[in-house]
Amino acid sequence: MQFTEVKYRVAAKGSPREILGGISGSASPGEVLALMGPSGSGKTTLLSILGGRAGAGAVEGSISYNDEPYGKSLKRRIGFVTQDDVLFTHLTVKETLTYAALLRLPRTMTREQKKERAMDIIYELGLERCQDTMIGGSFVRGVSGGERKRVCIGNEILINPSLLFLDEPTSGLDSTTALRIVQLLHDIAEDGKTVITTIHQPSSRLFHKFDKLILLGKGSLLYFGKASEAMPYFQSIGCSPLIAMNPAEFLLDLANGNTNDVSVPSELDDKVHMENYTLENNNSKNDYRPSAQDVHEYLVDAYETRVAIKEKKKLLAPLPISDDLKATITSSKREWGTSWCQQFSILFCRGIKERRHDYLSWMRITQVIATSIILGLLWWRSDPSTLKGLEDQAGLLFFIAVFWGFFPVFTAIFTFPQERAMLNKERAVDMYKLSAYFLARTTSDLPLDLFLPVIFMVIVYFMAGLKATATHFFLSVLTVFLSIIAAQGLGLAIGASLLDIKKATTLASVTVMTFMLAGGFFVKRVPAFISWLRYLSFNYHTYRLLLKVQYDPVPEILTTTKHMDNGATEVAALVAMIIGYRVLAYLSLRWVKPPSS
Ligand SMILES: Nc1ncnc2c1ncn2[C@@H]1O[C@H](COP(=O)(O)OP(=O)(O)OP(=O)(O)O)[C@@H](O)[C@H]1O
Repeated sequence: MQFTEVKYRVAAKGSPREILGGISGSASPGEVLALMGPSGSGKTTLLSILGGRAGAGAVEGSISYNDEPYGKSLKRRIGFVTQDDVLFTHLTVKETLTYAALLRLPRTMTREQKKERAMDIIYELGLERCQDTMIGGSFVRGVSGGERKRVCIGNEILINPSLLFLDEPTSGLDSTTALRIVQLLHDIAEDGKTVITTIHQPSSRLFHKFDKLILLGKGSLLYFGKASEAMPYFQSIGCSPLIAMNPAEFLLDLANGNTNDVSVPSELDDKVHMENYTLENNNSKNDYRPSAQDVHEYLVDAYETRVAIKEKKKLLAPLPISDDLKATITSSKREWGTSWCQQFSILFCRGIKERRHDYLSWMRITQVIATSIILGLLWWRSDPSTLKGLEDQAGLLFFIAVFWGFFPVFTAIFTFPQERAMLNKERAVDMYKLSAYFLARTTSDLPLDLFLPVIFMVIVYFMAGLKATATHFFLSVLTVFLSIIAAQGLGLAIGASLLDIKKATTLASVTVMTFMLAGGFFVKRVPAFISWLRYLSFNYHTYRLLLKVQYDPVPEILTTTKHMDNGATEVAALVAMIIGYRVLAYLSLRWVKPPSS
């Protein structure tokens, strides 16, 4: 790939700010290109632009991949490992790579071949010992940092990408693990791939593994060329270390404008006046160092005048490319790895595996069992034959309607905000259709969501002495199920439209409280101007259905003045909510842009 004069500007507080000022370079198949520079020099920005993931700023310059511009199908041939790559916490290493293989590898491969490819990657990356360990996260112990990085790389090399981009794959790792990862990148490149990686502070052993190097300083190019020729180049412009130094450390010092233990050229000495020097330690002339800004300007000038023009000429000469490759790269057709149904079933299984730990955690089970036992004891063998007993029992039915209207909203609300990063990442490489993800994600929770209410209902129903026939019990459970699915829809819609957990919980609390108050238990004779509110409340419809199941006809004292027929209106209202909220959630997910984090 080649890129010339890449510039990037963002609007900061109204005025444009230049992040990258004309960067040129290239990397060919078989090469590892390292992007180095101090923190904030623009490495990640450049990598993102080259990987087709530029942010909201304006990009100028030309970027070509084997002489062709970035195209849709190229997206599938690029692997991109970000700095804080997202992985599912509760999946094992093997599950993570297998699901990625099933979703990303082409349709021409069978399911078995895809699974084999995932296993090959596990062995290639030396992950066989931890293949059954959970990935883990902040609250769950899992694989080590180095293993996690290798899983992220594995996720991308699965698809055999022509171009692999990595943002700081070695940060936070010890030098041996870092070397292992860079050696791996080297091996991947030797297979005919182009690898471009940002790197923070490589050891000297690591530095020598790179074929090409781009050194950035404050968004400007200080060096582009072979990594092995970087030191001779800086020597040729009068900058060389005065003591034995790791070349990477020397280059970063220079890019930072720090010239301690570095000889500076006479041009820089002459150019800089005494007032531009910063005083260090004592007053002798030898202890004055050029300012960081002067060093930066000198290095940018030196590169521009001595190397840039020559290099740009080389870059602008097009590389030969076969017609077949050209056709693949320029084709704008989207290619999905699997059919819609397969995407749905893979995502469904992945969803269940990832979430079963949350749903079936002892904390949740204890919470539900404890609540149901307390309710059972409070309403122990309740008797609706007296007016007081009837009102008491209706209170229990209302509590059930509220409890199972409240709980699912607050679990579903986190679904999309939490998975936003993963969804963005996977959708960026066309792993699946949004509709397949949405349907799988919203249905994979159901079996788990409906498991706890059954336990709850069994305990409460029989302890409280509600109508003890199979039909009454099953109709009550069915009503609770409808309420849960409707409430879940509301949670999904709020989460998907706000994509921010704090805002979503605030809105959900207000909505759920309003629905609860409008539920027909506290105020039965609701003023006409506000009575429409209760028709939107799933608590209202659930409560009325539960009353209908227990007492037929429902005594007027328990319900509103509205005549209650066979319950079809309430069922229809709940079904309309189930569908309506989900459609709203889907549309929000499709159209709402995530807030910048
Ligand atoms: N969208 C943006 N809006 C405002 N500033 C931005 C934007 N994107 C990048 N920057 C700024 O551009 C500079 C370069 O950022 P970048 O993340 O590319 O640096 P980096 O070299 O990768 O740093 P590090 O090594 O610390 O990750 C930073 O000062 C950053 O704040």
